[in-house]
Amino acid sequence: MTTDLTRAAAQLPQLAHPRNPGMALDLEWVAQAQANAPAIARRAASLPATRGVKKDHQAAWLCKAISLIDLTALSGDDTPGRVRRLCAKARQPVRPDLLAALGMEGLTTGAVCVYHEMVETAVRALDGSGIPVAAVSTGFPAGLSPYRLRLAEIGESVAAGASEIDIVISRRHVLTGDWQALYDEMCQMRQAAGSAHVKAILATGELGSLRNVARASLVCMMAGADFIKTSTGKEPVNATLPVSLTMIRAIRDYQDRTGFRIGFKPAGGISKAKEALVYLAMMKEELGHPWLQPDLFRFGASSLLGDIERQLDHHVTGCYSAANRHPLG
Ligand SMILES: O=C[C@H](O)COP(=O)(O)O
Repeated sequence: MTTDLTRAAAQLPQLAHPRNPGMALDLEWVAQAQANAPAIARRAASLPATRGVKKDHQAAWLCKAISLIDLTALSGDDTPGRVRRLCAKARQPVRPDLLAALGMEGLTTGAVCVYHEMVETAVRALDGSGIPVAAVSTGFPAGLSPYRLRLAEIGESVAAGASEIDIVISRRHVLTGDWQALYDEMCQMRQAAGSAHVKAILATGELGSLRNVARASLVCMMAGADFIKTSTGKEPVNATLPVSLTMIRAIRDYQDRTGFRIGFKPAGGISKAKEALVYLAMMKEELGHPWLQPDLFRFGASSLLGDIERQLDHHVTGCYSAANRHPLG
């Protein structure tokens, strides 16, 4: 990557863009959507090998990655205390002396992502920081609770202070090709969220094929999704590069035809700094600079921050610290 890209990486401002209003379901467009799996696999395989950045450039890109993390706690044993510690980490993601050495004081994560029950605790803990709270909703992770309860859950999370709602789609609508049902569900979920932004979790590891991923991505965008997200983190296979390429090419297609920009959130299993760098290079090359800002790109990750902090520690001090010195992220 060039110095020019590294300068872009160090910038933190959010870009404003009009919210996706959605459109009528276009079944012809959905039917045309394909995914050339061998070509996607070749492109995915070429990304890690060719996109290395080193030294200061790498540190700048890693700071950029931190600003794009939805710092996540989604465990059955989450407690208010753990969520408060997570929020403290979101406010101060890296040791102050390291941030000072990097000239990155004030850096925070993109958001904190929790279950509904923890929204109020997170909102209180982040008060004044400007860091949004995202709630996973609609019967996360399977999305199989009664439909009216799933819609009500969105409203409850918004009322509790969540400004972003990560909904799970009904995988069966994709697996049975019932695009109308998926579209209607997504429209109603978007409506239930009101002004809160909606990330549609496709749970791609359960959709059977990349073609289904491409089609489900399009339908969710047509129905007004603000972001499309790969996974809950609970499927057997979560974020992968081929699935991500399929989704971001659907995003490009949607922008070409409608003019609206949709965000992308790979989530689940992204835990290493070097993986984050590959994702950022992919976003830059496939969609361009606007998708390196938190309004259009997030990592859904519970342990990525710890590895990034460790790499930054090494960059500044020359020594690797033990992973257990970077808990909660
Ligand atoms: O949405 C976020 C994911 O659940 C996080 O998954 P992870 O714990 O594998 O990083």
